Amino acid sequence: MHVSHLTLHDFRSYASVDVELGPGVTAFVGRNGQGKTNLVEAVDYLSRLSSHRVASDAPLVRAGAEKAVVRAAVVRDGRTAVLEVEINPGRSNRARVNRSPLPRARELVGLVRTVVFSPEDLTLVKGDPSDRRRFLDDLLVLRAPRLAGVRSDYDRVLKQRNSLLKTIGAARRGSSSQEAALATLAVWDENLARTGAELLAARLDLVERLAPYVGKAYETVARGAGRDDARIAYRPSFELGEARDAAGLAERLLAEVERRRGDEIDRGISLVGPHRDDLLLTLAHGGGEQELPVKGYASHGESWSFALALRLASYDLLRADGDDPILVLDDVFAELDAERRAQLAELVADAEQVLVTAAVGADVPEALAGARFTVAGGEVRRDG
Ligand SMILES: Nc1ncnc2c1ncn2[C@@H]1O[C@H](COP(=O)(O)OP(=O)(O)OP(=O)(O)O)[C@@H](O)[C@H]1O
Repeated sequence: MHVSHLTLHDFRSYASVDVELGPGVTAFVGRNGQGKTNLVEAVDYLSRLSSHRVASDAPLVRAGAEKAVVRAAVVRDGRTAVLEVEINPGRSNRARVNRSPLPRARELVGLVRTVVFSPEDLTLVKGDPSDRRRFLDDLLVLRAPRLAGVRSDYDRVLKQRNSLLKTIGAARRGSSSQEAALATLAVWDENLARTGAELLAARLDLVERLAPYVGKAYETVARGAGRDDARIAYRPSFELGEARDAAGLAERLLAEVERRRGDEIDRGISLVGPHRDDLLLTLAHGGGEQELPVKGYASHGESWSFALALRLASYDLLRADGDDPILVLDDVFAELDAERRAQLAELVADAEQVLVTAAVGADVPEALAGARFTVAGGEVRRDG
């Protein structure tokens, strides 16, 4: 798939901008702070309804404006659809496809798929477990958009359950209000187990599918590495036993929640479930004899290679699903040495569409020659 036309209104620094795009490589080049990333961030937002740079929508709307609009014509298998999202911070976003409103903006997710490489990717390796959970869940939802509903149901259940746990902890022991809250808690335990198990089953399946691609991608980007050196493993917050399907996992999760009830009430938070899990990243050394976690042990270069490998693996997996996602390389070349630059360029050069941003045109490897735009002073002009 590729975006053939992008229009922004009051998105980030742009009051209004229109850009014609084609398949192949397009590079946006310009000095720092001119709005290059804002353009590719808009395409990524359409894909996931969230940004790779900020957690909330407010910064996406131009300062002083009330709402932002991102519209893109997306060509897939020769057919064009016009996707549009109106970003209304603090209120519901609205989405349209070919001018027809969707019942919920969420239904837009997955209609355009992006894989973004950016300097922020280092947080996948060095950041908190929440960064890695977000990585998994974003990929899950791109592959199976219905899981966006499961993900938001789980977040809602978790919030309600945590507030109930706090109420129970604050109530007088044995009081009628505490008894009533405990009875309600049983309902939220079931909800947590049901939605949590569905999310967990999907993550376990994803990690199993992604793992071979991570090994292969790491071998390609890291000098001298072997195919099995980079490994990923899902680390759940409780003992799964033999369970792998949603029903079996729900049973296990419910049993664990009941076992930890006292702790949860004391601390006023839910202590087990997919919100406490992590994706463990390890590197094998010395021909596989020693395996060390990447976080806290790997060098800066190894960490970068692992982050790149996670993104490349996502790209390969989405491609194996039969759909060529749009690749976004946001400011990554300045971070990489010449050899890694060339390797990355070679790996992505045959993607249907690659959008690149760079402050210095010379940083874009020759293998990625294509259309070039200069971004300056709020304008996006095609060179040549
Ligand atoms: N909501 C907003 N309203 C107005 N301006 C904004 C908003 N959000 C960001 N900007 C401006 O957009 C500019 C940053 O744009 P962008 O991140 O696209 O830069 P860039 O060209 O990619 O730069 P670099 O090469 O440094 O990464 C900054 O000047 C910032 O102040």
